[in-house]
Amino acid sequence: MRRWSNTNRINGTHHQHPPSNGGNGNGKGKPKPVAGSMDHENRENYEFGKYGYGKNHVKLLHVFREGPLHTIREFEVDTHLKLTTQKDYLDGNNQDIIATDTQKNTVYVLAKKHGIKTPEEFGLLICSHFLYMYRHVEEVEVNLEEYPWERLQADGQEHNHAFLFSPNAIRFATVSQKRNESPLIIGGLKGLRVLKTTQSAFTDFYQDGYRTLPDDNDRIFSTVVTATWEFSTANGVDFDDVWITIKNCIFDKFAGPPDKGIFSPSVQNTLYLAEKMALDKIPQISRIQMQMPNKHYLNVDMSKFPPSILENNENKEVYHPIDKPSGIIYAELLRKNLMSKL
Ligand SMILES: O=c1[nH]c(=O)c2[nH]c(=O)[nH]c2[nH]1
Repeated sequence: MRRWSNTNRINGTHHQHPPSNGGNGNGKGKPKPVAGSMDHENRENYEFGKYGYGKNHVKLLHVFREGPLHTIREFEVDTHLKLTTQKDYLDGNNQDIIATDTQKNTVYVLAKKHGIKTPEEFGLLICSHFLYMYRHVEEVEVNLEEYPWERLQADGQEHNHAFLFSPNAIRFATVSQKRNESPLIIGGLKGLRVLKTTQSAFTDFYQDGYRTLPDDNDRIFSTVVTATWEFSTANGVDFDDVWITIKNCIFDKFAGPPDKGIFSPSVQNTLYLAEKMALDKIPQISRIQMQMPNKHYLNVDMSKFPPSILENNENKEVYHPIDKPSGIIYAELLRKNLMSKL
């Protein structure tokens, strides 16, 4: 998710050449080649589209130690900055560049100084740090992906300092902030793979000469859910609780109660019901988007096997998992601005 799509007029129409020392003002090192005159000709005819730079995949484990009880969070963090000037691109002048190595160091220093409570709050901290420290930073975007560690259970008891990698779903967040604007906070979940063996049908869909798929009143339903949601506020939000609540909304509308389940007439309907439940339950999110690829499991046709091979060739046991193609169903559900209708 990148928001920097607006174009940016190239500053200055004068044909300037970088100083022969390369523009960093220290006069050291070999003289850099002067850009050819063609490099600056006609540059007012062009403007930048999306641009920015940063460090990707800064790996970080944070250990919070309260006596014998330790709590961990492990992340990969991307930091991206957009500067107010473009002289780095245009002129080869590096004076304004906060090196990607410096950005990496910043992630570690902020984690050491302030700790990490949630990915969203750590992202907010990184954004405000860069905007506060450097006047020439126009926009910051931070992507965080969390490693799914869970506290180990030993003899039914939670372990003080041992953890189990449990990749049921991957949590991620994107926090971005433009100078003088409030931050945009997106929470997310991906890789949540689920399957149910009944309580799913797909019938009565559009009939024409191109349709060959028969109605199916009882099929396998499997998907790998991706969800992203936008917060309308950060005030008083328990970001961990929101993530767990949204995961549980997906479980509720996909699986239903353990004994009877919940009927799904289509992936579309299940997806919508999960999104609606999330908006109903969490007032601090303004919109939610989900993707549910339909991971097909096709019934293997056993009808051609003679009774000498198969006494009962009606098959509800053996299915063929199909990797590709897969259906893809997605939708974003937003709160309507009811006030504007009054
Ligand atoms: O739940 C479904 N939605 C569809 O749009 C679709 N299309 C299809 O072939 N199978 C399914 N299943």
